[in-house]
Amino acid sequence: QRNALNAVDFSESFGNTLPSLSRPANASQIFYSIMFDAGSTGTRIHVYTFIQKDPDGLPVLDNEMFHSMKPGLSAFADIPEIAGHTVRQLLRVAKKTVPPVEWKRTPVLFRATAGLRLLPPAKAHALLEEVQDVFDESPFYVPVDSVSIMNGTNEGILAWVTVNFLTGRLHRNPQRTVGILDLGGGSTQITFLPKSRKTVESAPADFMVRFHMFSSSYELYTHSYLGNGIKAARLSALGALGSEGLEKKVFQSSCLPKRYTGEFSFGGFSYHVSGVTDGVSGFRACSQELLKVLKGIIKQPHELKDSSTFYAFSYYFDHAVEAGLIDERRGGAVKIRDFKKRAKEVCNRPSERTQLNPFLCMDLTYIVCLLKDGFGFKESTVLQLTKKVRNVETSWALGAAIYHSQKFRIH
Ligand SMILES: O=c1ccn([C@@H]2O[C@H](COP(=O)(O)OP(=O)(O)O)[C@@H](O)[C@H]2O)c(=O)[nH]1
Repeated sequence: QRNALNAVDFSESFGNTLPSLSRPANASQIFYSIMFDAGSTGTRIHVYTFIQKDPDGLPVLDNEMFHSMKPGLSAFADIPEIAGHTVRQLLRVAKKTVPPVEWKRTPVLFRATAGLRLLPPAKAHALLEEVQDVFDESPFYVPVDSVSIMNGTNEGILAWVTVNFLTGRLHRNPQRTVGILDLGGGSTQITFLPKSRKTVESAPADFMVRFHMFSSSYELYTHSYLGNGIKAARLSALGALGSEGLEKKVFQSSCLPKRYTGEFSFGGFSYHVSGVTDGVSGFRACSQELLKVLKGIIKQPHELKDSSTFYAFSYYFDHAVEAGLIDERRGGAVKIRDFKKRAKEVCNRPSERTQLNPFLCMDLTYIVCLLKDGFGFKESTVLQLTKKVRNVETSWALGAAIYHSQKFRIH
């Protein structure tokens, strides 16, 4: 049975009312866009400089200024003023980058992801209001619905737009586009353009979206799994999910070194954690623990068993660097088998690496289980691990700015 396709409504994310801009012809080519990414582990600002050569075509990205602050805003759920302070600090980057004469027509947007999705709605709302106040006081253009929580579908699609834009694939044959794998702290996204009819037909209805951009239409498979980001998975594995960092309780996992005791903080709570002193540890025990976390949650798209190209970033990248699989500056191609081999080494033979990061065994094993047993990739699948493409951060933020620029037309 054929799925009904969902058309993505980006007005939820970007608002509809935009000022009509009238600008002198020769000055009409450069425009700026400010995008805040409020993730569960940090808040980031991206200030993009675009050049619009062809009024109906894709803008050219000239420059990105990027800055980030930790922890994520959900850590301030009970003190929203600090969230406002964080955003105010980051806005300084925008003031330094965008020429004052452009401030009034440069849009400033804020999108929150898993961190705020996981908060009780009233607490998330209070944080958003605080950010809205800071924006309203700012000299920039604040569109309607400038501050909001983005839904997971848009998060996945916009990261796909970013990677395909940066690698020059957006204006070519859609069949040549690449898929993306994004692993955040709270959620994880998979997005790709299916090549096989079977993938489309067997996908859950809300995983298939039709999406229009720059006079092309794309039919994408996308989903964001909330609670399956790498930090949230740590909590599940430890059995600490839903608890608020109880004072005395120690949460244990066979993925941690046997004699390790320490603390783990996420989403504004701290947890006492330890290895299982008199129990089993190592890759086998750890993967069994993590498979329970994934069981029955992750859907397997039909065509992943064939070879297709996927770019993986965020925590996939960070942990591959930490594990010594890739060079931080260059990134590189890594097979899922390589992740598995290194996970086994780290888990079964504790070394200096595990002393530096006691969670490395858990994190690498989670990546292997998520990719192989979760999504159903083959061990021979090669992932392109990237942090930046052409010196620009790989994240949904650029896709969001590009999408928005379509509405923010310069006449
Ligand atoms: O422009 C960006 C945005 C995010 N990240 C990385 O993405 C991961 C963060 O995920 P986040 O906290 O946003 O997760 P979420 O809350 O969306 O699950 C971390 O590895 C960040 O370093 C990055 O490298 N550049």
